[in-house]
Amino acid sequence: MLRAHTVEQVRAAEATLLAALPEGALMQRAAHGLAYAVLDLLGGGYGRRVLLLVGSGDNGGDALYAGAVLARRGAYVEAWLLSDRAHQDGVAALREAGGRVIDPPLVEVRRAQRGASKPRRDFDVVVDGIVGIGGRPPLRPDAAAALDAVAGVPVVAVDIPSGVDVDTGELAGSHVTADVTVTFGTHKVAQLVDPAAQHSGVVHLVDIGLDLPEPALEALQPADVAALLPWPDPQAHKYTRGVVGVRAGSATYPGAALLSVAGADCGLAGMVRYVGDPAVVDRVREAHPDVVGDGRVQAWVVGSGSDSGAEEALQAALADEVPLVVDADALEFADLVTGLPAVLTPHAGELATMLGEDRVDVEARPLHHVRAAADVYGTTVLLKGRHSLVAEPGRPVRVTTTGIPWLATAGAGDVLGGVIGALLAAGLTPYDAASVGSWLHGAAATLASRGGPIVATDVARALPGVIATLPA
Ligand SMILES: NC(=O)C1=CN([C@@H]2O[C@H](COP(=O)(O)OP(=O)(O)OC[C@H]3O[C@@H](n4cnc5c(N)ncnc54)[C@H](OP(=O)(O)O)[C@@H]3O)[C@@H](O)[C@H]2O)[C@@H](O)CC1
Ligand SMILES: Nc1ncnc2c1ncn2[C@@H]1O[C@H](COP(=O)(O)OP(=O)(O)O)[C@@H](O)[C@H]1O
Ligand SMILES: [K+]
Repeated sequence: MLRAHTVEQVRAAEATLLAALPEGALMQRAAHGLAYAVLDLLGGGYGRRVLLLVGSGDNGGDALYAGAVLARRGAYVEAWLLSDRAHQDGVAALREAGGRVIDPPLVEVRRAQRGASKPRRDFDVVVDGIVGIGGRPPLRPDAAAALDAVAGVPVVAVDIPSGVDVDTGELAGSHVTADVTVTFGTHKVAQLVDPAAQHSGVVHLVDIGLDLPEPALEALQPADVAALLPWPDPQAHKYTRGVVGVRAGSATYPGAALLSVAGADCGLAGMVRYVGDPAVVDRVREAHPDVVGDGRVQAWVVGSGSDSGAEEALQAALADEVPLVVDADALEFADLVTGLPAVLTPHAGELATMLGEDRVDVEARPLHHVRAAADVYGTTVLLKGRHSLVAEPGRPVRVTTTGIPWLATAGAGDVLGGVIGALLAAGLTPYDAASVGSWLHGAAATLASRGGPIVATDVARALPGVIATLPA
């Protein structure tokens, strides 16, 4: 499991460790991890040109000590101190290793001489040590101006891209966009949650020995998915594996029925039932001969393309008192499932309507809003997007890191609802079904795409292939 903790949790764990270690040991661990990540990116140290942007806190200290390691490896290292209170021992260590602290910074002087809006690539890499977990967004104007001066140079962020809100992933003005983020002890929320996650680049975790509590956020990895997946046991028959029912689609939107069923029929449940408009039933049976009609189920999927029949479909499903996936048109009636075992699957626009918020605000603060929705409805909420979020009261939010932009295609959400329904029917909790389903759905998109475009049916077809690649 990949885990992310809050600043408060990191600070508490750090305090315990600091008390047990010699002074400076923790920063040395961080700085060496950072230096080796930079060496890895640059393919070595000798002859490379490194600019450190150094703020007033320990984040700048990490950058300075890493700069000293790089200077000893033969790199030209220059520090741009953005505060007159930069880490003094770090500055001394950099100087001793042959690094330079220049005021005003050379890069600024050259830029002024050229009068150019496009700075020359004087450096191979910028190390962003402006602020770490002690920063408050947005970046101050002097820090923002320093970033402008080095625009175009690859950036390695120290711990966090400076200027993003560490615990929420929200943006509030000027911030760093990193190519690589080297983080310490644990992941931070902003590295996984959008919009900030889009500015973290590749995230490299350096273990510094922190002992941490239950995280604020977690991301399933292939081994976690494999452990949660309902592998059929040798004595299984179709009913022991669970039956999923789909009440989706309508005469107006028959495709939604086909796609929901395609997701549900990925093989994770023992049987799929479909209930709907008779003309749609015929089309579903033609495409999926294994799908049967109404009867007992262990979970229902309701709402994709249900149109004006959504409330009736939801009421009918509720009568069976089994876990539900509530999607699309049925989300309007989500208050009917308050406190029940269910997965609500809105995208940002649908969640905005449910909460009476603005879509733009939901996109700017997805973590805040998905948590709010889970509290309001007292159940599991999956907010779909680039990095989908699964929230349930009292549990870490799970973030999906599989998937590709090609997955933003009509009907992909219908397939997802079906997959989650199959997992519910197989006995997973709503929380696990939503997060495992979302992970598989993203991975199936990647597998189907091979770099090119896909449509929703491709995602459904690729699901068994993804499952086959999971570690046993
Ligand atoms: N925790 C751990 O386990 C370990 C932590 N380590 C490292 O320590 C880092 C945390 O260091 P930290 O606490 O000194 O805070 P940090 O983020 O460097 O600076 C905060 C200072 O910046 C300023 N400032 C604030 N907002 C600003 C803005 N918008 N724009 C510009 N400046 C702004 C403000 O100071 P001011 O200028 O207002 O006096 C504030 O006090 C952590 O991220 C990691 O890298 C590792 O070494 C070892 C293990
Ligand atoms: N930029 C993106 N990158 C990766 N996945 C995305 C992106 N945008 C949307 N998705 C995924 O695509 C699916 C779209 O679902 P949805 O919005 O319900 O569409 P539809 O209603 O057409 O089925 C969701 O699973 C969502 O997480
Ligand atoms: K930083």
